[in-house]
Amino acid sequence: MLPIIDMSELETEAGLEVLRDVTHDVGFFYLTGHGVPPELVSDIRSVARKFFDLPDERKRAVAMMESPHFRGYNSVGGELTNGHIDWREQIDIGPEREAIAGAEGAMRLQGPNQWPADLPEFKPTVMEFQSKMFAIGLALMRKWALALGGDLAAVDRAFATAPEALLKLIKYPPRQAQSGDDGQGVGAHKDPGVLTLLLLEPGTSGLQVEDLAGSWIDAPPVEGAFVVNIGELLEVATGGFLRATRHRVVKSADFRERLSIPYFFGPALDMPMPTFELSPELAVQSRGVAQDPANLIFATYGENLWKARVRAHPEVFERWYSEAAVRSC
Ligand SMILES: O=C(O)CCC(=O)C(=O)O
Ligand SMILES: [Fe+2]
Repeated sequence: MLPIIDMSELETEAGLEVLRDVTHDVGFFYLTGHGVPPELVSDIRSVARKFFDLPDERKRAVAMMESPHFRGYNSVGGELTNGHIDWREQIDIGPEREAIAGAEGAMRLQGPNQWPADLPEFKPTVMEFQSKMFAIGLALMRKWALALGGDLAAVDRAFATAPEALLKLIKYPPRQAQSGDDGQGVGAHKDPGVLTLLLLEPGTSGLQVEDLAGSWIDAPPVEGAFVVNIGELLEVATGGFLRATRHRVVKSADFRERLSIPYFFGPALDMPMPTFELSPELAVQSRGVAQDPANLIFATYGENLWKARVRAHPEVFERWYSEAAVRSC
């Protein structure tokens, strides 16, 4: 069982030490006492369900393929992890901003969302949820700054201007072996951002987290809690002291439908992550940043996010940014 931390515990030195140790060892925990009203949690689930219940053509009207900013809907088969299909459908929503004319590289991720028509409660509910998630993300970052001797002001500066977080509403349909569903809900991966807040649905299963020994442990939903995990950039920012842990969603043979809502918290796209100067005592416990030639980690949040977006949605990249696409505009 992953540890549970209540936000109120982080008011004390002892609580900060727990946060530090848990995210050094496991990289995952359940957060309670976060202050998100239960009504908002039920509203976001309800708009997600309403969206997924729309007829296919209405969902396809906001397909990610139509967005040069990698925003919008993907039906099952529209996303790859480790080169294999993730058997889930989802809509990706970022901050609502104007696109940057002539943007290069990661700055192309900034732009408007695609909002489903005729679901008037969708946009305001999503935006309210995003702003709550942002506040929790920033509050946690400040707690890590306190727990690790980082610079609070630098953390505040990094997230003050144009932070580019990503919210996903995800539905994992029941497993259907005849359609080729091999049980990969989402393949094993580390999140490319800073930290992730994940809302699971009570009574469902599938999330697994890799422990230090390389075994997969189940992370079932805990009533009223968000799952929190470290992303690659927070591992980099702490010289590997905090751990970006691999995780995956596996559908068992009797898996039933499951809704999940991850929020990937991050700074501005062109912002290098502030680094945390660890005390010598903590620095010796650092494992260094995991090096994987198949998964390079970039210094700015935007570059790292861009890598992950292009890898997960190669057709969107092809359509908007391949040489052929660029030549034709
Ligand atoms: O759906 C889940 O439980 C996890 C999703 C996830 O890890 C991701 O989308 O990065
Ligand atoms: Fe993830």
